[in-house]
Amino acid sequence: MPHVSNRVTLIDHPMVQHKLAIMRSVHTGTKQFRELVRELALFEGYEATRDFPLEDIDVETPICETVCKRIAGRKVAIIPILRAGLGMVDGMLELIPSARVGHLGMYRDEVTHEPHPYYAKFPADIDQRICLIVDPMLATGGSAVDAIQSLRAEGVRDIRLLVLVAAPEGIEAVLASDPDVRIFTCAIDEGLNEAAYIVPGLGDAGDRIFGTK
Ligand SMILES: O=P(O)(O)OC[C@H]1O[C@H](OP(=O)(O)OP(=O)(O)O)[C@H](O)[C@@H]1O
Ligand SMILES: O=c1cc[nH]c(=O)[nH]1
Ligand SMILES: [Mg+2]
Repeated sequence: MPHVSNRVTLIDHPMVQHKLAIMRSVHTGTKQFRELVRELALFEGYEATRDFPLEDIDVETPICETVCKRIAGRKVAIIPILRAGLGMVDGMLELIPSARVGHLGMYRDEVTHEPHPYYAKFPADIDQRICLIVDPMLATGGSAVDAIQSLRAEGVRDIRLLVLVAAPEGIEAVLASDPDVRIFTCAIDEGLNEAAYIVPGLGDAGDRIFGTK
């Protein structure tokens, strides 16, 4: 798995690239787009949890007693940035069924491209949890930076940002805003257009997931 840097991981598995190509197509409809967001979130979650520590556990198989491994007590919170991040939650919960879910409502001003937070609700013990922020798109980075700052203000130490498509501008902004956050992405695109949409991107992820345009 290519590490673009020690804080940026590009998940370029063939299955991921194949599914992402279908998502990018303007001819892909809402139902299939939503299914692909869920599937890619699961794959991405798999890579973003690769370093979780293990501990020994005794297991009795039908044949004998043996020692196996289990995740060593990591508590996780999945933090979708509304709306589009909601599309990644089910895939993440398939992977980590015991995870808690915190919500961050935010929309981008169409003219200034600044994020406008409108809702936040976190698990009570959020500061004890590894927080996996999920949002399909990292464009200017404004929304992700705001989300990371909200979690730092709650005392969260381990924050990982999981996006499907990232612009180089957004990656730079996130890395510059926080010394520790790690980014996982399935693609690093060329850049942003004048409306701050990712090029080539996949359009407005929220509208495509929920069929609102
Ligand atoms: O990196 P940025 O420049 O901040 O842009 C990315 C943000 O924009 C989109 O949300 P949008 O504002 O369209 O809201 P929505 O999910 O409700 O559609 C996207 O899902 C990210 O949250
Ligand atoms: O390309 C983009 C940029 C921001 N938000 C999206 O949904 N897509
Ligand atoms: Mg949107």
